[in-house]
Amino acid sequence: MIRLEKVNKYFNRHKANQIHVIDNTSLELPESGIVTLLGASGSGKTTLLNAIGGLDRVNSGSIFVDGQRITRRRSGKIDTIRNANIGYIFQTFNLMDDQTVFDNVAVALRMVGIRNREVIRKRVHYCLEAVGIYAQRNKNAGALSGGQRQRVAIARAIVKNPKIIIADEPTGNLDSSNTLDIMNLIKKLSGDRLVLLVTHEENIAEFYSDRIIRIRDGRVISDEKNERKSTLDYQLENRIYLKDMPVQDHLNSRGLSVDVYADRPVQSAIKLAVRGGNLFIDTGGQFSVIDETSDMELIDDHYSAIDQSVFESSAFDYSACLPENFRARYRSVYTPLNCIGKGFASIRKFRTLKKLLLIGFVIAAIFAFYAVSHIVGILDVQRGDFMKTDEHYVTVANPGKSAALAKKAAATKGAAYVIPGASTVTFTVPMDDYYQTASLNGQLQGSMVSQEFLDKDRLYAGEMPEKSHQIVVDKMVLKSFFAQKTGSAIGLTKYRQFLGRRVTLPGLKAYTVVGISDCGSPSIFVRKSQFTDILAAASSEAAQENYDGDLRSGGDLSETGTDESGTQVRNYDLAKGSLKIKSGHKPEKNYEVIVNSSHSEEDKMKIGKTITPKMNGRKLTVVGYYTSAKEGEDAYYVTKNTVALDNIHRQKKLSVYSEDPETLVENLAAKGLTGTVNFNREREAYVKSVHDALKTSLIMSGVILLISLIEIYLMLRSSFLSRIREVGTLRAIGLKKRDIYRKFAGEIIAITVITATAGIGVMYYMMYHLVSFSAYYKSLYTVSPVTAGITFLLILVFNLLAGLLPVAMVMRKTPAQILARSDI
Ligand SMILES: Nc1ncnc2c1ncn2[C@@H]1O[C@H](COP(=O)(O)OP(=O)(O)OP(=O)(O)O)[C@@H](O)[C@H]1O
Repeated sequence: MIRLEKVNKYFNRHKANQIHVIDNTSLELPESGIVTLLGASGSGKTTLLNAIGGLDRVNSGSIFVDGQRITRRRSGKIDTIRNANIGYIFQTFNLMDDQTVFDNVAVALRMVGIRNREVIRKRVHYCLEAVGIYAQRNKNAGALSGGQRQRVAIARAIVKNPKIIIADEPTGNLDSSNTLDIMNLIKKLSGDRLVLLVTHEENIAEFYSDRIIRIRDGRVISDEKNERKSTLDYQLENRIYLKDMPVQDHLNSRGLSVDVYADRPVQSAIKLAVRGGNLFIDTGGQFSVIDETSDMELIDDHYSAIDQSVFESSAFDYSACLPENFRARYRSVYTPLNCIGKGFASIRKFRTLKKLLLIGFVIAAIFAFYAVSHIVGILDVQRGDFMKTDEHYVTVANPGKSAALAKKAAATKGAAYVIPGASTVTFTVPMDDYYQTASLNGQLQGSMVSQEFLDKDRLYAGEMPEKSHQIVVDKMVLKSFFAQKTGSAIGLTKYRQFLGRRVTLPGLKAYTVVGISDCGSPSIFVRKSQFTDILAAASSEAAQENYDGDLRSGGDLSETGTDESGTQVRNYDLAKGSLKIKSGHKPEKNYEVIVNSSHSEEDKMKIGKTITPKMNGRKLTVVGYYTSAKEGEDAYYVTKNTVALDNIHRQKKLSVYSEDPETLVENLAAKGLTGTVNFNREREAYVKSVHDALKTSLIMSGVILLISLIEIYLMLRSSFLSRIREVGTLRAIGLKKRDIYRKFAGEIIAITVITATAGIGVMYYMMYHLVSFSAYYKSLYTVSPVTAGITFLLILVFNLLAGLLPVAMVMRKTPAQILARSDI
C-alpha cells in the first residue's frame, strides 16, 4: 500500500543547524492493520508522516501510495492521489473553526466528488454518530472542547472511506476516557485499511498495534510485528473503583444511610439536612456532584485491565452507508461561479470589527472614483470642449487682407465659399419676455454656416429655414448659452424653448430661430446672402468678443466701418426702403457713397469729393444725397460689395468652407495657399492649453489612486496574515491550490462588489451634482456610468491582485510548511 525507498529529508540543509530528519529510510507498509511509529520527541515521526501523506517534500528517495509515486510531482497531482487514498488526523486537529461540525466533515466528501446532499447528510451523520459527536453537529467547531474537536477531525478523516488513515498523535490532547474511545474506533477501522499511527504512549501502542516501528534521530532502529498484549492496564481518571478504596465506611442514622469510600482518612465535616423531603449537604465549600451530565463515574467493583473485547465490540460498520461502486476522485469544491456566492456568505459571517474595516474599502473606492473621473475628464477631450467653429472650415492666412486672395481661395477646388475672419458671430438674445427682465440680454455665439449645407437629417427640432431672416442653431451653441446661466432668469433652459425666439445684431432686422440642429459643431445656419451684413454688424458691435485662441491676431478691429466721429458705413440695400435720393444717384460701384442731404452744403462733402472712413483701405466718393424717413439718420450708404470688400479688409484670415477640409488644404497648397483645418488646429490648441493643468491633475489623481490602492493592499494583506493557518488547514485536508484561489477570489469579489459599489455610488452622487452645477467642473470630471464601470473594474482587478498575491506567496510552500509557520 505504501512504499518508501531510501527517503532522505533535511531541515536547514547546508546550514550549521542542519537536521537530517529522515535518514535513508526504506519501508513497506501493508494494506491493513495499525502500524505505529514510536520514538522520542523530535525523532522525526511527524516529518515522516507528512512525507508519506504528501504534505511535505523530501530531498531524495521515492514514496509510493497505492502504487503511485508522490515524490517529485507537481502539487496538484499529489493532492489528487492523497485525496483519493488518505484520510489525515492531525495532532492539532486543523478544523475550520468558523464552520459547523457538519460542514467540517462534509467538505471531505465534496472534495471527492460527492454532490448529492442526501448522501452527504447520511454519511456525515453516520460518522458523527460513530465518533460520538452527532449532538454537536450544528455547533461551530471553534466552540468545542479538545476531545470533541479530535472526534470531528477523525470523522472528517474517515468519512470518505480512505484506504489509508494517517493519525499523528490522535489522542495526544485527550483524557484517558476519550483516548480509549478513539483508539477503539481506530482499531475497528484498521480491520480493512491501513492506519499509520504516531503515539508516544507505549502501552497504547503495544495494546492496539499490529506492527511497531521505532525511530531515533530520523532512522528506523527497529521494525517488528507486535505481539499484541491481551490486556491494557489503563486506569481511567474519570472512574472510581469503589472496592479498591482503602477507607470504606458505612453510616446509618435515623433512616439515612451513607456509604463512605476514600483513598485516605477523611478530615471533612459534612452536615446533612433534610427538610420537606429535600436533602441539603454542606461540605464546607468543596464537593463535586455526580449526575447524568458529569464525566465521573463510580463503579462498585475492583479495577481490572481492559481486554481486547473493547474494540471488538465497537459497532462501526462503514459499509452501511457507502454508495455502490464509489471511487473517490478529486472534485473542486469552489467553481468559478459558486465561489462568489460563498464569498458573500463568508462576509456575512465576518465579525463586527472586521465588517467595520470594510469602511476602509468604501473610502478607498470613493477616492478611486474621484481620481478616475478626473483622469478621464481631462483625457477625454469632448468636441464641445474645444470646437469654436464648424468642423468644415479651413483657415487660410490673408495677411495682406487681399480680396484677390479671397477670390483665389474661393475658386479652389472643393471650396464652397469664403468668409472673412473666423466665421464666429455673436447674436444678442433679448430677454424681454417679462417686464422685469426687459433689460437683460444673452449671447449666442456660433460659427456662421450657409444654410445650403444644413442636412435635413441633422435637424433635431423645428424646421428647415425658408425665409432670409430665419436661422437654425446647433445644440452645441445652445449648450454654451445654457452654461452662461443668463437664460435661467426667464426659464430659458431647454433646446426647444429657442424655437421661434428672436436674436439680433445691431442695425439689422431680427433673426428668428426656426430650427435646432445636432451636427456636432457649434454652427449657426444663416442664408448666405446675409453674411456680409451680419459680419459688418457683428464687427461694428463694440462689445463684440472676437474669436479667441490663435486667431485673435487675425481679427484686426482697428478699422471698423466708422469714422472718427462714429458715423457708420452701411449697405444701401438694408435701408433703401426708408431712403429717398434727393440729388445725385444711389451707390452703384465700389466705394461710391451717399450721405444725408444735411451735409450737401459742406465743401468736403460735395458730389465727387472723397471722404473718410476708408472702406477696404480706400476713401469713399460721394455720389449723392438722401433724405430719410427716420429721424436723426446719418449713416453713409455704400453698395453691398463695398461692405463685403471692407469685411475682407478687416480680417487677416479667411474661413473657407468645404465638405472635405483635409482635401481642400491639399488643393489650396497646390495653389500656393496655406490652410489649416479648423477642427485639428482647435483641438491641438485646446490640448496644448490644458496640457500643464493636465499634468499636475494627472499626477495628483494618480497619487490619490495609488494611495487608495495601497490602502486596499495593506488591508487585504493584514487580514490575510490571520488566515495563513486557514490556508494551511485547507491545503492539509486536501483542497487544491486552484480551489483556495477561488475561495479567496470569491471573497474578494464579494467585498469589492459591496464596498466599491457603495463608495462609487456615494461619490457618483456627489460629483454628479458638482458637475451639473458648473461647466468648469464638467470639463474636469467625467461622471458617467462608464467612469463608474472603469473604477469598479480597476478596483476589482487590483483587489484580486493584491488579495491573491499573499495567498500565492504562501501557497508556494507545502501544506506542512504553511502549518509549521502558522504554528509559530
Ligand atoms: N519546519 C521545520 N524547520 C526546521 N526544523 C524542523 C521543522 N519541523 C521540525 N523540525 C525539527 O525536526 C525534528 C523532527 O521533528 P518532528 O516534528 O518530525 O519530530 P517528532 O518526532 O514528530 O516530535 P514530536 O513527538 O515532538 O512531535 C525536530 O528536531 C524538529 O525541531
